[in-house]
Amino acid sequence: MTAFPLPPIDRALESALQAKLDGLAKPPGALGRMEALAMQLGLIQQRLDPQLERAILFVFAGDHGLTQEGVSSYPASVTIAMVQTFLAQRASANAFARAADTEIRVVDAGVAAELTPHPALLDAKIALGTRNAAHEPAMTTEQCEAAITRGAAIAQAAAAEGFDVIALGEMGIGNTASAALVMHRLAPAPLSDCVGMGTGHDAAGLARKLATLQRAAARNAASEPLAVLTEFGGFEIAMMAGAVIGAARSKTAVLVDGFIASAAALAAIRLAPTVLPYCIFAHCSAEAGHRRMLDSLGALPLLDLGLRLGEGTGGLLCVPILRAAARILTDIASLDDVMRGNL
Ligand SMILES: O=C(O)c1ccc[n+]([C@@H]2O[C@H](COP(=O)([O-])O)[C@@H](O)[C@H]2O)c1
Ligand SMILES: Cc1cc2nc[nH]c2cc1C
Repeated sequence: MTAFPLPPIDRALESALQAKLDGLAKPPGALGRMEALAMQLGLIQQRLDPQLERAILFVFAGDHGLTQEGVSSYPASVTIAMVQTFLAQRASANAFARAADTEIRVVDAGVAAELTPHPALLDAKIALGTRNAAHEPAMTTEQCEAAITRGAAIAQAAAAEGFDVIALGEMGIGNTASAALVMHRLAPAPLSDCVGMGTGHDAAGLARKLATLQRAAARNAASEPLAVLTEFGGFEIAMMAGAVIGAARSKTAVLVDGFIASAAALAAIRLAPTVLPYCIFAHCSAEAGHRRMLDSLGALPLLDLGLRLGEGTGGLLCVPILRAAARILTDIASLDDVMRGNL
Protein backbone atom coordinates (compact mmCIF):
# COMPACT_ATOMS: atom_id res chain seq x y z
CA MET A 1 0.00 0.00 0.00
CA THR A 2 1.97 2.95 -1.22
CA ALA A 3 -0.41 4.39 -3.80
CA PHE A 4 -3.63 6.21 -3.05
CA PRO A 5 -5.43 6.46 -6.37
CA LEU A 6 -8.19 9.04 -6.38
CA PRO A 7 -9.76 10.39 -9.56
CA PRO A 8 -9.47 14.15 -10.10
CA ILE A 9 -12.39 16.18 -8.81
CA ASP A 10 -15.14 16.47 -11.46
CA ARG A 11 -15.28 20.08 -12.68
CA ALA A 12 -18.24 19.57 -15.03
CA LEU A 13 -20.50 21.62 -12.74
CA GLU A 14 -18.11 24.58 -12.63
CA SER A 15 -19.80 26.69 -15.32
CA ALA A 16 -23.30 26.02 -13.94
CA LEU A 17 -22.12 26.95 -10.44
CA GLN A 18 -20.49 30.14 -11.78
CA ALA A 19 -23.66 31.07 -13.69
CA LYS A 20 -25.74 30.51 -10.56
CA LEU A 21 -23.36 32.61 -8.42
CA ASP A 22 -23.34 35.39 -11.04
CA GLY A 23 -27.14 35.37 -11.30
CA LEU A 24 -27.80 35.95 -7.59
CA ALA A 25 -29.14 39.20 -6.15
CA LYS A 26 -25.74 40.90 -5.86
CA PRO A 27 -23.14 42.20 -8.28
CA PRO A 28 -21.07 39.29 -9.66
CA GLY A 29 -18.09 38.62 -7.39
CA ALA A 30 -19.33 41.02 -4.70
CA LEU A 31 -19.05 38.30 -2.03
CA GLY A 32 -15.35 38.00 -2.80
CA ARG A 33 -13.62 34.85 -1.63
CA MET A 34 -16.89 33.58 -0.14
CA GLU A 35 -17.98 32.91 -3.72
CA ALA A 36 -14.84 30.88 -4.42
CA LEU A 37 -15.58 28.92 -1.27
CA ALA A 38 -19.18 28.31 -2.38
CA MET A 39 -17.84 27.10 -5.74
CA GLN A 40 -15.37 24.78 -3.96
CA LEU A 41 -18.14 23.30 -1.79
CA GLY A 42 -20.36 22.82 -4.86
CA LEU A 43 -17.58 20.98 -6.69
CA ILE A 44 -16.67 18.87 -3.64
CA GLN A 45 -20.29 17.78 -3.14
CA GLN A 46 -21.13 17.79 -6.88
CA ARG A 47 -24.23 19.88 -6.19
CA LEU A 48 -25.55 23.29 -7.19
CA ASP A 49 -26.99 23.47 -3.67
CA PRO A 50 -24.22 22.25 -1.35
CA GLN A 51 -25.15 21.54 2.23
CA LEU A 52 -22.90 22.48 5.09
CA GLU A 53 -24.49 22.19 8.48
CA ARG A 54 -23.04 19.24 10.37
CA ALA A 55 -19.40 19.72 11.31
CA ILE A 56 -17.08 17.47 13.31
CA LEU A 57 -13.60 18.08 14.66
CA PHE A 58 -11.24 15.18 15.22
CA VAL A 59 -8.38 16.04 17.55
CA PHE A 60 -5.62 13.54 16.73
CA ALA A 61 -3.25 13.10 19.66
CA GLY A 62 0.19 11.56 19.67
CA ASP A 63 3.50 11.67 21.51
CA HIS A 64 6.92 12.18 20.00
CA GLY A 65 10.24 10.50 20.82
CA LEU A 66 11.92 13.69 19.59
CA THR A 67 10.87 15.38 22.84
CA GLN A 68 13.78 13.51 24.48
CA GLU A 69 16.02 16.02 22.66
CA GLY A 70 14.36 19.04 24.26
CA VAL A 71 12.68 20.26 21.05
CA SER A 72 9.63 21.57 22.95
CA SER A 73 9.46 24.14 25.69
CA TYR A 74 6.83 22.00 27.48
CA PRO A 75 7.12 18.49 28.93
CA ALA A 76 5.68 15.58 26.91
CA SER A 77 3.23 14.91 29.76
CA VAL A 78 1.17 17.91 28.55
CA THR A 79 -0.13 15.77 25.66
CA ILE A 80 -2.06 13.37 27.89
CA ALA A 81 -3.08 16.18 30.25
CA MET A 82 -4.62 18.06 27.32
CA VAL A 83 -6.35 14.89 26.07
CA GLN A 84 -8.05 14.70 29.47
CA THR A 85 -8.91 18.39 29.16
CA PHE A 86 -10.61 17.88 25.75
CA LEU A 87 -12.61 15.02 27.25
CA ALA A 88 -13.59 17.24 30.19
CA GLN A 89 -14.78 19.83 27.60
CA ARG A 90 -12.44 22.47 29.03
CA ALA A 91 -9.86 23.14 26.31
CA SER A 92 -9.77 26.05 23.85
CA ALA A 93 -11.04 23.71 21.14
CA ASN A 94 -14.10 22.84 23.27
CA ALA A 95 -14.88 26.52 23.78
CA PHE A 96 -14.62 27.27 20.06
CA ALA A 97 -16.53 24.08 19.16
CA ARG A 98 -19.45 25.17 21.31
CA ALA A 99 -19.40 28.57 19.62
CA ALA A 100 -19.36 26.82 16.22
CA ASP A 101 -21.94 24.14 17.08
CA THR A 102 -19.43 21.43 16.21
CA GLU A 103 -18.91 18.00 17.76
CA ILE A 104 -15.42 17.03 18.94
CA ARG A 105 -13.96 13.55 19.07
CA VAL A 106 -10.47 12.90 20.35
CA VAL A 107 -8.44 10.26 18.52
CA ASP A 108 -5.66 8.48 20.41
CA ALA A 109 -3.30 8.02 17.47
CA GLY A 110 -0.33 7.28 19.70
CA VAL A 111 -0.32 8.86 23.13
CA ALA A 112 2.42 7.45 25.37
CA ALA A 113 0.03 6.06 27.99
CA GLU A 114 -2.96 3.75 28.10
CA LEU A 115 -6.06 5.94 28.27
CA THR A 116 -9.28 5.23 30.14
CA PRO A 117 -12.14 4.64 27.68
CA HIS A 118 -14.47 7.62 27.16
CA PRO A 119 -17.44 8.09 24.80
CA ALA A 120 -15.67 10.95 22.97
CA LEU A 121 -12.32 9.09 22.73
CA LEU A 122 -11.52 6.91 19.76
CA ASP A 123 -8.83 4.32 20.42
CA ALA A 124 -6.68 4.24 17.27
CA LYS A 125 -3.39 3.88 19.10
CA ILE A 126 -0.57 2.75 16.81
CA ALA A 127 2.04 2.68 19.60
CA LEU A 128 2.93 4.45 22.83
CA GLY A 129 4.54 7.43 21.08
CA THR A 130 7.01 7.52 18.20
CA ARG A 131 10.67 6.70 18.48
CA ASN A 132 13.27 9.44 18.66
CA ALA A 133 13.68 10.60 15.04
CA ALA A 134 17.00 12.24 15.91
CA HIS A 135 18.45 8.73 16.20
CA GLU A 136 16.18 6.31 14.33
CA PRO A 137 13.03 6.18 12.18
CA ALA A 138 10.06 7.60 14.09
CA MET A 139 8.00 4.56 13.14
CA THR A 140 8.01 1.46 10.98
CA THR A 141 6.57 1.47 7.47
CA GLU A 142 3.80 -0.84 8.74
CA GLN A 143 2.93 1.60 11.52
CA CYS A 144 2.89 4.49 9.07
CA GLU A 145 0.60 2.64 6.67
CA ALA A 146 -1.65 1.58 9.55
CA ALA A 147 -1.94 5.19 10.72
CA ILE A 148 -2.82 6.45 7.23
CA THR A 149 -5.36 3.65 6.71
CA ARG A 150 -6.95 4.28 10.11
CA GLY A 151 -7.16 8.03 9.47
CA ALA A 152 -8.86 7.42 6.12
CA ALA A 153 -11.34 5.04 7.74
CA ILE A 154 -12.15 7.59 10.48
CA ALA A 155 -12.92 10.29 7.91
CA GLN A 156 -14.93 7.96 5.68
CA ALA A 157 -17.00 6.80 8.68
CA ALA A 158 -17.69 10.43 9.65
CA ALA A 159 -18.83 11.21 6.11
CA ALA A 160 -21.08 8.13 6.16
CA GLU A 161 -22.50 9.35 9.49
CA GLY A 162 -23.65 12.49 7.70
CA PHE A 163 -21.05 15.09 8.63
CA ASP A 164 -20.70 17.72 5.90
CA VAL A 165 -17.23 18.87 6.89
CA ILE A 166 -14.40 17.19 8.73
CA ALA A 167 -12.08 19.50 10.66
CA LEU A 168 -8.61 18.28 11.59
CA GLY A 169 -6.99 19.23 14.87
CA GLU A 170 -4.07 17.80 16.79
CA MET A 171 -2.37 17.64 20.14
CA GLY A 172 1.18 16.43 20.55
CA ILE A 173 4.05 18.00 22.41
CA GLY A 174 7.01 18.06 20.00
CA ASN A 175 4.92 17.87 16.86
CA THR A 176 6.06 21.22 15.41
CA ALA A 177 9.53 19.61 15.21
CA SER A 178 8.15 16.58 13.39
CA ALA A 179 6.01 18.78 11.10
CA ALA A 180 9.05 20.96 10.31
CA LEU A 181 10.98 17.88 9.10
CA VAL A 182 7.99 16.77 7.01
CA MET A 183 7.75 20.24 5.46
CA HIS A 184 11.51 20.39 4.85
CA ARG A 185 11.37 17.23 2.74
CA LEU A 186 7.96 17.55 1.12
CA ALA A 187 7.47 21.28 0.44
CA PRO A 188 10.48 21.12 0.05
CA ALA A 189 12.17 24.01 1.84
CA PRO A 190 15.41 24.67 3.74
CA LEU A 191 15.08 23.34 7.29
CA SER A 192 15.75 26.78 8.78
CA ASP A 193 12.59 28.06 7.02
CA CYS A 194 10.53 25.24 8.52
CA VAL A 195 11.53 25.48 12.17
CA GLY A 196 9.64 27.82 14.48
CA MET A 197 8.95 28.56 18.12
CA GLY A 198 6.24 25.92 18.58
CA THR A 199 4.68 26.26 22.02
CA GLY A 200 7.21 29.03 22.75
CA HIS A 201 11.00 29.07 22.58
CA ASP A 202 13.51 31.80 23.26
CA ALA A 203 16.34 32.32 20.74
CA ALA A 204 18.55 29.72 22.43
CA GLY A 205 15.74 27.16 22.48
CA LEU A 206 15.01 27.76 18.81
CA ALA A 207 18.71 27.31 17.92
CA ARG A 208 18.79 24.04 19.88
CA LYS A 209 15.65 22.82 18.10
CA LEU A 210 17.14 23.65 14.68
CA ALA A 211 20.43 21.89 15.54
CA THR A 212 18.53 18.77 16.70
CA LEU A 213 16.44 18.72 13.53
CA GLN A 214 19.55 19.16 11.39
CA ARG A 215 20.97 16.05 13.04
CA ALA A 216 17.71 14.17 12.44
CA ALA A 217 17.60 15.29 8.80
CA ALA A 218 21.24 14.27 8.26
CA ARG A 219 20.37 10.73 9.39
CA ASN A 220 18.16 9.96 6.38
CA ALA A 221 17.64 11.48 2.92
CA ALA A 222 14.03 10.38 2.47
CA SER A 223 12.00 12.49 0.07
CA GLU A 224 9.08 10.19 -0.85
CA PRO A 225 6.01 11.05 1.25
CA LEU A 226 5.55 7.62 2.85
CA ALA A 227 9.26 7.40 3.71
CA VAL A 228 9.28 10.96 5.06
CA LEU A 229 6.30 10.23 7.33
CA THR A 230 7.95 7.00 8.49
CA GLU A 231 11.28 8.66 9.27
CA PHE A 232 10.10 11.95 10.72
CA GLY A 233 6.33 11.93 11.16
CA GLY A 234 4.11 11.48 14.15
CA PHE A 235 1.23 9.06 14.48
CA GLU A 236 -1.22 11.97 14.65
CA ILE A 237 0.35 13.53 11.54
CA ALA A 238 0.20 10.30 9.50
CA MET A 239 -3.38 9.70 10.69
CA MET A 240 -4.45 13.23 9.71
CA ALA A 241 -2.86 12.64 6.28
CA GLY A 242 -5.02 9.54 6.00
CA ALA A 243 -8.08 11.52 7.10
CA VAL A 244 -7.52 14.00 4.25
CA ILE A 245 -7.45 11.09 1.79
CA GLY A 246 -10.55 9.51 3.37
CA ALA A 247 -12.49 12.79 3.24
CA ALA A 248 -11.61 13.25 -0.43
CA ARG A 249 -12.68 9.67 -1.19
CA SER A 250 -16.02 10.51 0.47
CA LYS A 251 -16.36 13.79 -1.47
CA THR A 252 -16.36 15.64 1.83
CA ALA A 253 -14.72 18.97 2.61
CA VAL A 254 -11.80 18.81 5.01
CA LEU A 255 -10.89 21.83 7.12
CA VAL A 256 -7.15 22.04 7.74
CA ASP A 257 -5.97 23.85 10.86
CA GLY A 258 -2.46 25.20 11.55
CA PHE A 259 1.16 24.24 10.93
CA ILE A 260 0.95 20.58 11.96
CA ALA A 261 -2.39 19.80 10.31
CA SER A 262 -1.10 21.52 7.17
CA ALA A 263 2.04 19.36 7.21
CA ALA A 264 -0.28 16.34 7.29
CA ALA A 265 -2.30 17.76 4.39
CA LEU A 266 0.98 18.39 2.53
CA ALA A 267 1.91 14.72 3.00
CA ALA A 268 -1.56 13.63 1.82
CA ILE A 269 -1.27 15.88 -1.25
CA ARG A 270 2.16 14.45 -2.07
CA LEU A 271 0.73 10.91 -1.67
CA ALA A 272 -2.38 11.74 -3.72
CA PRO A 273 -2.28 15.15 -5.45
CA THR A 274 -5.99 14.95 -6.37
CA VAL A 275 -7.01 15.46 -2.70
CA LEU A 276 -5.99 19.14 -2.85
CA PRO A 277 -9.36 20.56 -4.02
CA TYR A 278 -11.09 18.92 -1.02
CA CYS A 279 -8.86 20.87 1.41
CA ILE A 280 -9.91 24.19 2.89
CA PHE A 281 -7.01 25.86 4.66
CA ALA A 282 -8.46 27.60 7.70
CA HIS A 283 -5.77 30.01 8.76
CA CYS A 284 -2.14 31.03 8.66
CA SER A 285 -0.51 30.15 11.94
CA ALA A 286 2.09 32.35 13.65
CA GLU A 287 4.42 29.32 13.46
CA ALA A 288 7.31 30.55 11.30
CA GLY A 289 7.12 28.05 8.44
CA HIS A 290 3.37 28.00 7.92
CA ARG A 291 3.11 30.81 5.34
CA ARG A 292 5.79 29.21 3.18
CA MET A 293 4.18 25.79 3.52
CA LEU A 294 0.83 27.19 2.37
CA ASP A 295 2.56 29.01 -0.49
CA SER A 296 4.19 25.75 -1.60
CA LEU A 297 0.66 24.32 -1.97
CA GLY A 298 -0.73 27.45 -3.64
CA ALA A 299 -3.15 27.58 -0.68
CA LEU A 300 -4.79 30.80 0.45
CA PRO A 301 -5.88 30.48 4.10
CA LEU A 302 -9.19 32.03 5.14
CA LEU A 303 -8.00 33.72 8.34
CA ASP A 304 -4.82 35.25 9.73
CA LEU A 305 -5.39 35.81 13.43
CA GLY A 306 -1.95 35.07 14.83
CA LEU A 307 -3.12 31.74 16.28
CA ARG A 308 -0.46 29.16 17.16
CA LEU A 309 -2.32 26.73 19.36
CA GLY A 310 -3.42 23.86 17.15
CA GLU A 311 -6.22 21.63 18.53
CA GLY A 312 -8.28 22.58 15.46
CA THR A 313 -9.03 26.04 16.88
CA GLY A 314 -8.48 27.82 13.56
CA GLY A 315 -10.65 25.33 11.70
CA LEU A 316 -13.47 25.76 14.20
CA LEU A 317 -13.48 29.51 13.63
CA CYS A 318 -14.05 28.81 9.93
CA VAL A 319 -17.07 26.52 10.36
CA PRO A 320 -19.58 29.45 10.35
CA ILE A 321 -17.77 30.87 7.30
CA LEU A 322 -18.26 27.56 5.48
CA ARG A 323 -21.92 27.39 6.51
CA ALA A 324 -22.45 30.90 5.16
CA ALA A 325 -20.65 30.03 1.91
CA ALA A 326 -22.96 27.07 1.28
CA ARG A 327 -25.98 29.27 1.99
CA ILE A 328 -24.94 31.63 -0.82
CA LEU A 329 -26.01 28.86 -3.21
CA THR A 330 -29.13 27.78 -1.34
CA ASP A 331 -30.66 30.90 0.21
CA ILE A 332 -30.03 33.94 -1.98
CA ALA A 333 -32.68 34.95 -4.52
CA SER A 334 -31.73 35.35 -8.17
CA LEU A 335 -31.45 38.92 -9.45
CA ASP A 336 -34.08 38.00 -12.07
CA ASP A 337 -36.60 37.09 -9.36
CA VAL A 338 -35.77 40.25 -7.42
CA MET A 339 -36.29 42.51 -10.46
CA ARG A 340 -39.58 40.77 -11.26
CA GLY A 341 -40.73 41.11 -7.66
CA ASN A 342 -40.88 37.34 -7.62
CA LEU A 343 -39.97 36.80 -3.96
O1 LIG B 1 -1.26 24.70 14.83
C1 LIG B 1 -0.23 25.36 14.91
O2 LIG B 1 0.12 26.12 14.01
C2 LIG B 1 0.63 25.20 16.16
C3 LIG B 1 1.77 25.98 16.31
C4 LIG B 1 2.51 25.83 17.46
C5 LIG B 1 2.15 24.89 18.44
N1 LIG B 1 1.04 24.12 18.25
C6 LIG B 1 0.65 23.13 19.29
O3 LIG B 1 1.68 23.01 20.26
C7 LIG B 1 2.15 21.69 20.36
C8 LIG B 1 3.44 21.53 19.62
O4 LIG B 1 4.39 22.50 20.00
P1 LIG B 1 5.87 22.01 20.36
O5 LIG B 1 6.62 23.25 20.69
O6 LIG B 1 5.71 21.09 21.54
O7 LIG B 1 6.39 21.31 19.15
C9 LIG B 1 1.09 20.82 19.73
O8 LIG B 1 0.23 20.32 20.73
C10 LIG B 1 0.37 21.74 18.76
O9 LIG B 1 -1.02 21.48 18.80
C11 LIG B 1 0.28 24.28 17.14
C1 LIG C 1 -1.11 23.96 27.48
C2 LIG C 1 -0.97 23.54 26.06
C3 LIG C 1 -2.14 23.35 25.28
C4 LIG C 1 -2.02 22.95 23.94
N1 LIG C 1 -2.90 22.69 22.98
C5 LIG C 1 -2.27 22.35 21.88
N2 LIG C 1 -0.97 22.38 22.11
C6 LIG C 1 -0.76 22.75 23.38
C7 LIG C 1 0.40 22.94 24.12
C8 LIG C 1 0.29 23.34 25.47
C9 LIG C 1 1.54 23.56 26.25
